Parts: sequence; C-alpha cells; structure tokens
Amino acid sequence: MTAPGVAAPTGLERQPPRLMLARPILTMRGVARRYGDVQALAGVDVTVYPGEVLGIVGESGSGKSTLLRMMNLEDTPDAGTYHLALAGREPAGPDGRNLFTLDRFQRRMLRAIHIGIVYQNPHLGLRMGHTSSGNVAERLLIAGNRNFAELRQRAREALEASEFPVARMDARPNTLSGGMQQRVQLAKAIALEPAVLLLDEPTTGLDVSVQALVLDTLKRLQRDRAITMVLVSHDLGVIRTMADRVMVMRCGEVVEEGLADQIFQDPQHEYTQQLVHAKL
Ligand SMILES: Nc1ncnc2c1ncn2[C@@H]1O[C@H](COP(=O)(O)OP(=O)(O)OP(=O)(O)O)[C@@H](O)[C@H]1O
Repeated sequence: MTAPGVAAPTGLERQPPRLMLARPILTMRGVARRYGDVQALAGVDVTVYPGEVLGIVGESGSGKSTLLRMMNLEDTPDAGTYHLALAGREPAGPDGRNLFTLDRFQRRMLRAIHIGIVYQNPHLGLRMGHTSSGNVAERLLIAGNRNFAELRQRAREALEASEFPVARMDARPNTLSGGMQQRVQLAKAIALEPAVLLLDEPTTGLDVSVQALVLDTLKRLQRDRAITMVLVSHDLGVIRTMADRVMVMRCGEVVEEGLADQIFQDPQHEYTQQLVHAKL
C-alpha cells in the first residue's frame, strides 16, 4: 500500500539509468561553428548511449539548438566529427564515416531514415497543408514503402503510439491544437524507429497541463521502446523529468556533464549551481 502523502506509482517514474554499458550510439567530437562574430559552438564533445535520454540545458544563446541542428545534419560545422552506430540497421549507414563529410543526398537519406526530430515550432516539422496521416506516411515513403494500405496502417500505428486521437488522422495539422501538432511531429519522427530521436524544446509554448501529457507520452515511448533521445530545453523541470544524463551548455561550451541526479543534487560548476538554485 502506498504511504499517505506519497503518490501512487504511475509506471512512468524515471527508471534507473540504463547507461554506459553498451557502445555509444552517437559520438561527436570537437564540433565548432561560428556565425559572423558569434562562436555558437566552441569545440563540443557529445556521447549518447543506446536507450538513454540525454538532456541539454543552458540559457538562451548557449548553442543548444545549433548543436541539435548539427546532430540532424541540417548545418555543417567549421570543425568536428560525428558518428552514429548504425550497425545492423537497414539500409546500412555509411560505415565508420564522419557524417559531416556526407554529400547533401546522403545526409538527406540518413536524416530521413535514421534520425527523428521534433521541433518546438511545428511549422518546421510538418506540412500544414497535408493531412496528419499524410505527414507521417511521407516519412515511410522515403524509406521505399509504396503500398497505400500499408502506409496508412503504419502511419496510424505511429500516431497511436504518439497518443494522437486517430479519429483525427485525416485532419490537417493547422486545424489541430498545439499538443496534437507535437504528437503528429512525434509520430513522424518515430515512424521509422530512428537510431536517435532529437527533441528541440518539444513542449515549450504548450499549456502546462498539455505539456505534462506530452511528456508522459515521451516517457512511455522511451520506456516501452527504449528510444535513444536527445532533449534540448531551457526548462530544468522538463530536463529533470526526462533525462538520465544532463549536459550543461554556456556560450557554446559544455561546462558540466553528469548523471541527472548528480547535476540536480550536487552541481559542481558555478553556472550549473546558479541554474539549479534559480529553479528551486
Ligand atoms: N543561422 C544563424 N545565423 C547567425 N547566428 C546564429 C545562427 N544560428 C544561431 N546563431 C547564434 O548562435 C548562438 C547560439 O544560438 P542557439 O540558437 O544555438 O542557442 P540556444 O541555446 O538554442 O538558444 P535558445 O534557447 O534561445 O534557442 C546565438 O548567439 C545565436 O544568435
């Protein structure tokens, strides 16, 4: 029986970290990017292990979104390397190559098949004039699936997994609520079971109650499918709810990195201490 005052388990509590036993799935080294006078990234290293949620936190302008864009191969850095472990996945990824050296077509294919992304702004991730199911199916089409009934069924399954109300799967995203739009983005992102799911402020701008529901969906997906996630947020509450490990960024650099519990309970860097104490 649950003790008085203690919330009954929902099954979505954070599990003990499933970390660092396996080979990393994502490795970046020395990633640097300058825009004019701004050094957006100043030689950043990132390691992500299979099945974990890496949270990236930092103040506005610290380089979080730039780093995520690099992971999604949307931008090319001035320096650095990027590897994804895609062994055993079909179609096979470029073996051992620095992904930053791929040409535009190769990048597009890799991104379409092996990397999922949910943007804060759904206009970046969805075609507002297409149906929600069509948005998800488009992703499956890229992977070579041409059977209409099958495409529709798989799109439906991805929408269901994202806890989207499938009765509305033929509605256009611009007729849906913000929370539903994020669920369509999520369905599109997970439809092909990506090696890594990138989340750029996925719940920022949603009502608090909707935010909590979308985070619950993400946690459920993470628990049931062990999806590897990289979550960028300026909201420490979101990071604390979701992340196994946390990377703290400031002015294009990683100032601290560690297990989420350690970062929140015993932050070492002065900047992290300020962030954590400002939140408490
Ligand atoms: N395409 C671009 N052109 C010029 N400057 C850019 C570009 N992208 C990012 N920057 C600059 O790089 C720095 C890092 O930006 P970035 O968006 O990565 O930060 P962030 O931590 O994600 O901030 P926010 O939480 O406000 O989104 C900022 O100073 C930003 O103005």
